[in-house]
Amino acid sequence: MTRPYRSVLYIPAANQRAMEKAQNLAADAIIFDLEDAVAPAEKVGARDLLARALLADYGGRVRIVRINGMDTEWGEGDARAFAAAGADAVLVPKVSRGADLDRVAALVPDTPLWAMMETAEGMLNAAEIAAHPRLQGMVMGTNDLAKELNSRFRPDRLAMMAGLGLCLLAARAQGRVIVDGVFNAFKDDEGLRTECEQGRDMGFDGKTLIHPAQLAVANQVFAPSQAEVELARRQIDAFDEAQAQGKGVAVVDGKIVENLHVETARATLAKAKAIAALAG
Ligand SMILES: CC(C)(COP(=O)(O)OP(=O)(O)OC[C@H]1O[C@@H](n2cnc3c(N)ncnc32)[C@H](O)[C@@H]1OP(=O)(O)O)[C@@H](O)C(=O)NCCC(=O)NCCSC(=O)C[C@H](O)C(=O)O
Ligand SMILES: [Mg+2]
Repeated sequence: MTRPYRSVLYIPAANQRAMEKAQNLAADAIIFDLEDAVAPAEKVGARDLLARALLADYGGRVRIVRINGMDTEWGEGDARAFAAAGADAVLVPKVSRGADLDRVAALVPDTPLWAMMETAEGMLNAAEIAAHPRLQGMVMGTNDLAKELNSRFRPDRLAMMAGLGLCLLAARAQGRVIVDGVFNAFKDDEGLRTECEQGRDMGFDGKTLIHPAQLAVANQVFAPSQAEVELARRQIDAFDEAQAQGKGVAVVDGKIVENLHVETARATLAKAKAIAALAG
C-alpha cells in the first residue's frame, strides 16, 4: 500500500523529551537527527540516547535516522551504530554523487538509504543519486542549498526552483519518495501553508518540518481533500461507464477523462485510504 509521507518531522537526537513526545505526534515519519541539530559535544551521547529511543513504540510512524557525513569524525560510528538498530531508513547528509552512498551502503547492508539533496553538485547529479540501487527516498535540504548558492529566501522560492525541479524529476524517474525542505519560521502558519501548497502542486510527497506546531498544516495540505476524493470516484465511474459503451474517453465537469486520469484518480483513492488507515 502507498505509505503517506505528508509530514516528516526532524527531532534532534540529543532531545530525549522531544523523542518521547514524538511517539504520540501526528507525523507520518520522523527524522531523528544526529547531524546539524546536535552540537559536536553532544554527538556521541545523542547516539546512545537515540539507540534507546528506537526501542520504543512509534506506531506506524516511519523512523529515519540522519547520520553525520562520512567526512566527519562521527559518520562511520553513526552508520555502524544504526546498521541494525531497528530504524526504517538511514538518511545520508549532503549527498553530491551516487558514490557518496556506496560507503554507507556497505556499512548499513540491510536498511534502505535516503539522501539529503542539498548541495549544488547534488542537484546536478540528482539522476545518478536517484538511480542508486539502495536508495528509497530523497529529502530536500533547502537551507544548505541556499547557503551554497548564496541565494536569498523568498516566498516564491525562485532560487530553489531549478534544484527542486531537478530532484523531483530524478526521484520520479526512479520511483523514489521525495519530500520538500523545511520552512524555518515555525510560528508562521500562513507562510507554511503557502510553501506546502507550492511543494504539493510541484509533486512532492510531503514536507520536512522542524516543530510539532507545523504538523497539522502539512498533513492537511498533502492529503487529498474530500472534493478530490469525490471527483476521483466520479471519474472512475464515468470512465467505467464510457468503456462499457465502447468509448475510450469520458467527460466529467466539462473535462475529459482518459485512462491516465483514471490512474491518477486511483492513486488519489489509495492515498486517502492509506491516510485513513494511519489515523484508524
Ligand atoms: C525550533 C526548536 C529549537 C524550538 O524548540 P522549543 O523552543 O523548545 O519549542 P517549544 O517550546 O515551542 O516546544 C513545545 C513542545 O514541543 C516539543 N518539541 C519542539 N520541537 C520538537 C520537535 N522537533 N519534535 C518533537 N517535539 C518537539 C518541545 O519539547 C516541547 O515539548 P513540551 O516539553 O512537552 O512542552 C525545536 O522545535 C527544534 O529543535 N526543532 C528541530 C530542529 C532541527 O531538527 N533542525 C535540524 C533539521 S533542519 C535541517 O537541517 C534541514 C536541512 O538539512 C537543510 O539544510 O535545510
Ligand atoms: Mg542540511
